[in-house]
Amino acid sequence: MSKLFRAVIMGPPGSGKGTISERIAHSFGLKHLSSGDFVRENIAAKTEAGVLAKTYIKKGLLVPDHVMTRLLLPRLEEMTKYSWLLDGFPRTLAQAEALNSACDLDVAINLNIPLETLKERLQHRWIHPPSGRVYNMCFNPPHVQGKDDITGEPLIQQEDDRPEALVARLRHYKDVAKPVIDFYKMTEKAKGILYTFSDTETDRIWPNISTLLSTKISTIQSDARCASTH
Ligand SMILES: Nc1ncnc2c1ncn2[C@@H]1O[C@H](COP(=O)(O)OP(=O)(O)OP(=O)(O)O)[C@@H](O)[C@H]1O
Ligand SMILES: Nc1nc2c(ncn2[C@@H]2O[C@H](COP(=O)(O)OP(=O)(O)O)[C@@H](O)[C@H]2O)c(=O)[nH]1
Repeated sequence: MSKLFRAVIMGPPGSGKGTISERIAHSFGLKHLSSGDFVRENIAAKTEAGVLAKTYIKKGLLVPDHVMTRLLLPRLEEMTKYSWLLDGFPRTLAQAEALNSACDLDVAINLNIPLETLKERLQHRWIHPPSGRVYNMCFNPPHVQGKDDITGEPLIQQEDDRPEALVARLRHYKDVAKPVIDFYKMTEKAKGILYTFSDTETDRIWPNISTLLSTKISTIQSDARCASTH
């Protein structure tokens, strides 16, 4: 019998959440749920939450917690049969508390990447907005310069990935993320789930995350087997 596995991945813009989430989803068969993708889908579908979210994103702001939880928690309820990895949520303490009430997490991955590395990476980040696919002109360039690999459509650079916007964005990230990290350290239900990875290269962090998840997933599954035989 296999028990479901639930994880979140946190880190500043450019820390590699999307890149690492793809690797986790591919290696461990978890569903990769991206809060940014949910927001973009809701904007495209013009749902009530999507229309509201758009007004904040346009101003370069985070979507307010009540809109974000209204958009995301029902999607998690549809996922009760699946193991998943949530990327981009929670971003604030209120979101962490809402998620904590809605489900039990097994692991919270926290990426701690130096500021200079983030600046360097985001300067070279290009995205395909309709799909959320992300490229980096040095690390994972597209097959054809400036074009999405799957659709051939043009890639763009986000305004807020530019160096001028970045410092303020990273400062803001630190302010809102600190209480989330503390929450995972202190809250009884979440004790022991937080793992922080610090490095400048995704390829050096990845083996450690992979080992952690292999160990956690096999422990959870053998606990479930023991429980089912007792
Ligand atoms: N958990 C969240 N809380 C509030 N707003 C969110 C959340 N997740 C996404 N958003 C909104 O959607 C936008 C797009 O999110 P997404 O995670 O794709 O990109 P991002 O902010 O550029 O992050 P990153 O650079 O870390 O990948 C965000 O800028 C923010 O306005
Ligand atoms: N040079 C370099 N770029 C990386 C590395 N890991 C990820 N990237 C790129 O850095 C950018 C940010 O990564 P992304 O996964 O989008 O981070 P997120 O904002 O946390 O989701 C993307 O363009 C990635 O392709 C790395 O180890 N080295």
